[in-house]
Amino acid sequence: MPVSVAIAGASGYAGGEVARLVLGHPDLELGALTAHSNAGEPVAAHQPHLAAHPAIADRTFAPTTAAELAGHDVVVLALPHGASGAVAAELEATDPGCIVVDVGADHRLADPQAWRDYYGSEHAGTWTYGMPELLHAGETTAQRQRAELAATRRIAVPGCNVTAVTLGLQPGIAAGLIEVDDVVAVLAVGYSGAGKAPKANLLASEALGSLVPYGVGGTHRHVPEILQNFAVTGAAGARLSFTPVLVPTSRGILATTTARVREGVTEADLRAAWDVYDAEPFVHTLPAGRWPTSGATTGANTALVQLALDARAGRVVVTSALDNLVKGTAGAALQSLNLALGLPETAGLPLTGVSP
Ligand SMILES: NC(=O)C1=CN([C@@H]2O[C@H](COP(=O)(O)OP(=O)(O)OC[C@H]3O[C@@H](n4cnc5c(N)ncnc54)[C@H](OP(=O)(O)O)[C@@H]3O)[C@@H](O)[C@H]2O)C=CC1
Ligand SMILES: CC(=O)N[C@@H](CCC(=O)OP(=O)(O)O)C(=O)O
Repeated sequence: MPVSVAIAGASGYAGGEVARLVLGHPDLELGALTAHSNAGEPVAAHQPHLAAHPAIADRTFAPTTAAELAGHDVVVLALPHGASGAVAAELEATDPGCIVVDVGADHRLADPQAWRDYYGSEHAGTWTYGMPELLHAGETTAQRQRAELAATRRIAVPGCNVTAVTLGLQPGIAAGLIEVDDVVAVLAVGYSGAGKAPKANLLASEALGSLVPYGVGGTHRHVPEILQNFAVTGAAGARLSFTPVLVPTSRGILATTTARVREGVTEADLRAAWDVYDAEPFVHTLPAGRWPTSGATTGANTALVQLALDARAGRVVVTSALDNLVKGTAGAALQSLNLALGLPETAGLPLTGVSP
């Protein structure tokens, strides 16, 4: 029997990408597709890239209510920040047995004060973090997070920028090769990360020819989430300067993260640490001399990583690239869901992308 998956927020970018991956997954089938202002509208009108699929062709969006979402094996919440908590609580009351995967931020942070500081509302709770590759302190391969995901029914999928920076730097933290009191991350990010809803800094006429910084000065809400991940890997009390820059592309993130290396650390030491990803199906440290591009990940559930020792600066420079809607959201959601369902972790997930 296929596993039924309902998607709340299926009219959005993240929900649409979850739907695309569910349609290509051998063990899953699409259940309810819900929306907010577009409830009652044809799915094909809002997700035209899915319209040719027979499971989509004649469907309309249902309203996002617990009654519509209950009765499925899995519910994926792809809602704006702050909207998941109430729906999740209603589901807990009406259908406690289903697996719920939240691709929004509501259940990611463990510290309620950090949530209030950065999101300005009440904390909804903390769920199992949906990053299978997250290294826990003392680990040489990522097993603990996988074990936690295999035992859970509630998954909080990481932020896309968070995934890029965490996967980029964590091998150096795990191996004890870097200082974490001065980590600097600058990210080039595509527009789809901001969702479909219109925003003042996202007017196409102004943005298409321009590079636009935002969330500058330590204000971006991904800062506490990245620091939380660094702490899991063994670096409590890290300091991070984080600056995203919108670039005129639809999908993709290229993060450049640098940190001071400890005295005597060589490039060979660093490369050996980043070989931790040899064991990973979706995260790859590229051969020396080849640098990741966001385009090489488009449509794939991959994250590509490369590093160099800047000996004059005494810093490691790590670049990491991913597709914000795949490894940064929907792919991570299904990878974590595969673990929770006891399916092969890689089932239904694209290893190859599209190019150019
Ligand atoms: N885009 C990305 O790359 C990533 C997104 N995420 C997260 O995924 C979630 C969805 O983002 P994204 O798809 O980009 O956003 P979109 O704006 O594209 O989609 C938002 C979805 O939520 C619905 N919605 C809007 N307002 C409400 C509300 N008040 N109550 C219930 N539903 C509502 C919309 O319905 P309708 O259109 O019918 O109004 C739509 O289906 C967010 O939490 C985002 O942070 C996480 C990682 C990456
Ligand atoms: C371009 C853009 O605005 N990108 C978003 C990334 C969205 C994301 O990762 O999702 P969460 O909001 O669920 O954390 C941002 O930087 O806030």
